[in-house]
Amino acid sequence: MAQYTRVSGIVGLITLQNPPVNALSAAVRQGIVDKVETALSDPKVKSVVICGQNGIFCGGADIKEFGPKMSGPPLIPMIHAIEAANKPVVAAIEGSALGGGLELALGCHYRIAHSKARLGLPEVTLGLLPAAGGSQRLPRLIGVPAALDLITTGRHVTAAEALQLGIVDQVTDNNTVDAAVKFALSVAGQSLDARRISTYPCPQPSHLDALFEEVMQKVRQSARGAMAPVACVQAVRAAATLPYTQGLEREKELMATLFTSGQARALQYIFFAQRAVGRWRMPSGAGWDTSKHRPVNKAAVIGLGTMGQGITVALAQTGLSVVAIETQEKQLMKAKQAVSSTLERGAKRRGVAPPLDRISYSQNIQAVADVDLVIEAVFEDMGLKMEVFQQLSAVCKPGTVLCTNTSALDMDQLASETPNPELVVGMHFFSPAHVMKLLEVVYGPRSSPQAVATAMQLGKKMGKASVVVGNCRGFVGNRMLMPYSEQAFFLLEEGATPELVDRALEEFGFSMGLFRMSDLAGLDVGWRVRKSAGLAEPREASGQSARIRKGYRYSPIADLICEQGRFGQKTGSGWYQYDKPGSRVARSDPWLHSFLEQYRARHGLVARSIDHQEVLERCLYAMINEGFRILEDGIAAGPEDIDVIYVFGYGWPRHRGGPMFYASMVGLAKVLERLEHYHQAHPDVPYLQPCSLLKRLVASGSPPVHRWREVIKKLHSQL
Ligand SMILES: CCCCCCC/C=C/C(=O)SCCNC(=O)CCNC(=O)[C@H](O)C(C)(C)COP(=O)(O)OP(=O)(O)OC[C@H]1O[C@@H](n2cnc3c(N)ncnc32)[C@H](O)[C@@H]1OP(=O)(O)O
Repeated sequence: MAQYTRVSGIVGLITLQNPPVNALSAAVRQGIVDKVETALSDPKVKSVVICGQNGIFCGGADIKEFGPKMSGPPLIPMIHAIEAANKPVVAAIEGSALGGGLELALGCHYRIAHSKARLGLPEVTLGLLPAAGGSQRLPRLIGVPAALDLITTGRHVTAAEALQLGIVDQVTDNNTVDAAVKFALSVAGQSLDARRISTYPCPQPSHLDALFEEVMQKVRQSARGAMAPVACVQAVRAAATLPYTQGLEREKELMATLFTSGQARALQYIFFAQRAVGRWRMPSGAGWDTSKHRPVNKAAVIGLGTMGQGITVALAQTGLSVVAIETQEKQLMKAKQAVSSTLERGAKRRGVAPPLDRISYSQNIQAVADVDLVIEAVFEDMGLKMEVFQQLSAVCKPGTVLCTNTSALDMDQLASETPNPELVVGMHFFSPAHVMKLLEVVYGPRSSPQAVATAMQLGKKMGKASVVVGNCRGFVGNRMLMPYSEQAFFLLEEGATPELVDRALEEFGFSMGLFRMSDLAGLDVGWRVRKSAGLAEPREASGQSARIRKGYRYSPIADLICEQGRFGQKTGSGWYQYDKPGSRVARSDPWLHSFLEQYRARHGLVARSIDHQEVLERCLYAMINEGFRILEDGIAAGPEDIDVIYVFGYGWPRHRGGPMFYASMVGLAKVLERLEHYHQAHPDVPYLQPCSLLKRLVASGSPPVHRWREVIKKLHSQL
């Protein structure tokens, strides 16, 4: 909807009204069309201002209304009518002007922004392009290179940058609508010939072809199979090479392909999934709407290894006071230096002062006495962690939330050793903790909703995609990694190479294949976990028995690689070889290939040819199957939680929407059929045995992903 009033006698003020972000729903578009007509036909009105209610101009087209049948007036003619108006139209931009919202503003003759406003064309992040004329108007207004940057990345710019780029005409610190009305009064009656952006010639950069070639190459490389960034470049190229109306036709064609693509659906699903996981709920029924968080102004980090350092940086960058504890003096000094230089580099990039004085370092755990929350990040050893938690319980003020960053240990066992288990939760960060967006907030049976709410609120403040999960081995992310990597090891036994597996996964869109990722993370991490689970014990190196553990098929390949001291990048070799320890360029390793041949010969295995499809089906479907088990067990509340975890923490290609969404796109019946097929071929691999939730979903007609929760709820109520 849109409201219309007349202000200062001669200015028609149109206010978009669609909380919370004034998205351009059918009703809002109809409102704009009607009110613009009212303003233009009123002889008393000499100029018009368009603004949004509640401090936000417009969050763009209403994504919830996207679908095959869309009603209401279309955006393009609506914006053209505004641009063609014979009275000046001024956009008063507060809060955000994004996507269709900015495109609407670009159709206005002038744009006034509040200094805190953010502007952008983020359609690419939703698998689309600015198809309400934005891809044609923006390059005409600010030039091709700047428009390419904004449109292909979808990044939001501040009002100051928008002014510098020429997107807005004025920035104000005061009331934006008042400033826009004043401006509208000052331009009433003036010629608008030079204010209609669609009539501008597109500035022609030198070496146009070379520029587009270079940008296209860069975009294709980073898009990892995503279509929208490529279409965005093509649309801007149309703006640079075709008259406006033809460019608009091209924009429409490109949009038509994107709009109905599975990629756009996946990206829009992830947009809403990211918001849905914030509405967390525990099995008790307590959740985001019933649990009040405790304020956290001062936090402590215990243990300053790589994780502890990253967490310290992330907390300080969020504006908290941090007490950083490390008992080893040498490590403390090393960590202090590393944290300071990371903070300095980050501050330099953002043009602000490094928040070094927010951190106090100590070797003494007594220094945490007055903090509101502690994050323990010591070595993964249950005895050591229990000792730390006991000390914390004695030192901390009452009510301090105690978090563990463990990735592999049972946080409930840890909680049971503290006098106040309700204050204990897991905060599972991903390395490097100041960079990675994912945070798993882990609750145990005794964690209080308030402790969970506090960790979630802190995660939000830190800008993390925070997901509440139950306690089990590996939580959600690492638990699903087990079948994924197990299948990859089996594929090596059967004839694949790390290069083949990685190529299949990278072509699928993963930022890194499993083996390259494992070299980066360090092979010793998984080795330690397998050893503690009693799997990676030294065995007779040949014969069937070496490949069976606890009665099931097991591949000791990764353990044998570790026994050679090959821990990945840090040691200069792992699944690949590197020029030197710490080097990042993975090269194919003849040693590894001959090791695999000898291994197969020793175990009587005959290598066969394996194609990309088998790699994807076995690795991904085994992982998805485990995802269904996680839902069945109630460890994750819904498929959205799993998908957010995989997109933000494990390099899953965003344009494929996460593993559970991907399964729904492939078709649950097909996933089930392929799992049954592989399980028949490998009956000694439990991860390939289709789980009952998957079977149940298929039996109930494979409902769309947003309806799985109903089936899960029914399943839980029957248990
Ligand atoms: C062929 C016909 C189509 C032609 C299309 C022409 C081309 C135009 C395309 C577009 O405009 S696509 C949309 C582009 N806009 C965006 O990508 C912006 C998305 N929104 C945001 O980035 C943020 O929401 C915000 C505006 C910066 C506000 O952030 P904040 O943190 O304050 O709130 P959120 O929690 O993110 O959102 C609150 C609430 O609003 C819902 N929402 C936000 N934007 C939209 C939208 N564009 N459409 C529908 N709903 C939107 C969001 O989902 C939240 O609701 P819940 O999910 O929590 O219920």
